[in-house]
Amino acid sequence: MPDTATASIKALVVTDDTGQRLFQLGGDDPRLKALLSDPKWIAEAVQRRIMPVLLSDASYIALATSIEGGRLVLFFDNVSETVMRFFTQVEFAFDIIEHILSDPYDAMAVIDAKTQLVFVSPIHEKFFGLGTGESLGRNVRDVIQNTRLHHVVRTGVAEVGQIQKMEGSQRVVSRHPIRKNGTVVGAIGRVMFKGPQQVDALARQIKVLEKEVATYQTQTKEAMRGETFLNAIVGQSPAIQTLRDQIRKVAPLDIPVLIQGESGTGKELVAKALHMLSPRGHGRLITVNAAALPASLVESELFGYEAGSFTGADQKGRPGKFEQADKGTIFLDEIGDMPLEVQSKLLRVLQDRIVERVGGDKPRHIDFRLCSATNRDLERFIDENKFRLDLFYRISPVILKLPSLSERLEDIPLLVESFLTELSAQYVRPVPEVDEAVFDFLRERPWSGNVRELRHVIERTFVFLESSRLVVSDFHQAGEQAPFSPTTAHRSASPGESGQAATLKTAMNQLEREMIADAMARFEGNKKKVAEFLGVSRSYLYTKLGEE
Ligand SMILES: Nc1ncnc2c1ncn2[C@@H]1O[C@H](COP(=O)(O)OP(=O)(O)OP(=O)(O)O)[C@@H](O)[C@H]1O
Repeated sequence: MPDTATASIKALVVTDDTGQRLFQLGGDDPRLKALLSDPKWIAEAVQRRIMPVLLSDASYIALATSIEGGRLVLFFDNVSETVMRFFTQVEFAFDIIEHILSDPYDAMAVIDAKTQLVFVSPIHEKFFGLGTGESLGRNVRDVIQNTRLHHVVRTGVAEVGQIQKMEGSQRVVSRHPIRKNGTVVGAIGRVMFKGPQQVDALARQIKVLEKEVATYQTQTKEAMRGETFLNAIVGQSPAIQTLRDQIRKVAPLDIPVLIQGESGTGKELVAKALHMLSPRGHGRLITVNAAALPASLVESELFGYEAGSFTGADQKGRPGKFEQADKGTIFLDEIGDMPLEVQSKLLRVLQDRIVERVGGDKPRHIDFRLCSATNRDLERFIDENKFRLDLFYRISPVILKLPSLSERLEDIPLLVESFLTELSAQYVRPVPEVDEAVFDFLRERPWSGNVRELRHVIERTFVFLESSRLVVSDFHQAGEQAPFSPTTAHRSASPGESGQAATLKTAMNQLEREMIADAMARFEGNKKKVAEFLGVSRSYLYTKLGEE
């Protein structure tokens, strides 16, 4: 028999106290008639209250009760197999039902499809200050605080083991829709009343655990975010692995870090990773190109200014770089190239952590982490009085030294693959295969511009690549020369030295073109930054770029 069957009354019989039939409706089956004329069976049915009746071709449940002067028996058919099994196998089935309905520790509320209460355990009604049966017929929302039973009737989706606040206490509840022939006809809610203190303690424990889970989730997310920035530093050479370990260790400490390395070795990538792996990762990372800071503007740039403090100043005033880096990290790039005068001003802020806007009189305390970078030999600069020793001490409690590309040639294949993947995505083209000989070719070249130059060479070659396989000749076609050719060496030699006859004008034009090309590569084509960096107007830069 299917579990979704609808039970219906099949027969009704009234007997006197001796079991003699007084009245009967339905139940013409002779086998039922035989049962109903058996006083012993009726006595047992009344005592058990619920009796299964199993016939060869049908099964029924009989509900039996004493009434004044006699007994009443109702026969239900279409009872589901589970219910039938329960009543057949459990002699005290009725007592279980009674226990479930009146359990003082595990209360129940039943609503119909119209969300009206049709049954509520006595303990539950008492809890809400109602007498037995007083809640019946009322809308569940008017009786049970924070209930969601009406919601379960609507959605047909069970909600198990949830916390519900009632009269200031938290209870564990489960809500289930009840279906008949596939249609939701009502819902039943169970509330654990046993040991409210235990439930409260459980709820408190759940809260603590929820908090812990949230903390772990955030930590994992942050660790993953941090790892993304660490992995952006491509390479598996011992030097790069050590560098990544050092970053992991140093990032969480709130101490200044000086990143030293030749141009193009990835100092900015390291600064980003340090910031993102630090507890300040949610704050801002503010980069200041210390070399490009003119002494006349340094104060307004770094410390900001108040409205109307000087001609040309912004109407509303502006926060400086330090203010912007509050709760975050300030990255002073090219710090070795900072003019001495500017160094003294910087030193004061690093000592006091207080800035005052130009034209203002309100000192502001700034909470920042300092990270600096340089490709200069600061020790030599100190000897030559180009860099202040006291500033050096302030910026360098931790020094991270980045290897040049020539010190980690084994990373070239990984770097090439990473750049090709990036470029393919950028130009929406398939990632080309790389001939092994390409790596040898690239390993034999000098890399004065380090990873930046490698990226540049790969990009130039990729742009002209026509096949799906990158081979050495593609580099020649894209203008790259064999190792140690005059063109690769020309950066370090003057035009005269390179053996070309040149006038001063052509040499200067050549130098200008190279500087622009380098800056374009360095700032990845961002013309605003390039113009700023080279100290020329954007229109001048556009003219020069147009000439090429
Ligand atoms: N280890 C590396 N993995 C992947 N890309 C790198 C790596 N090192 C450098 N790069 C890339 O090289 C270029 C230059 O890197 P970055 O600007 O960080 O160098 P830098 O040392 O700060 O140079 P500079 O001293 O000239 O400012 C960027 O495109 C950067 O993504």
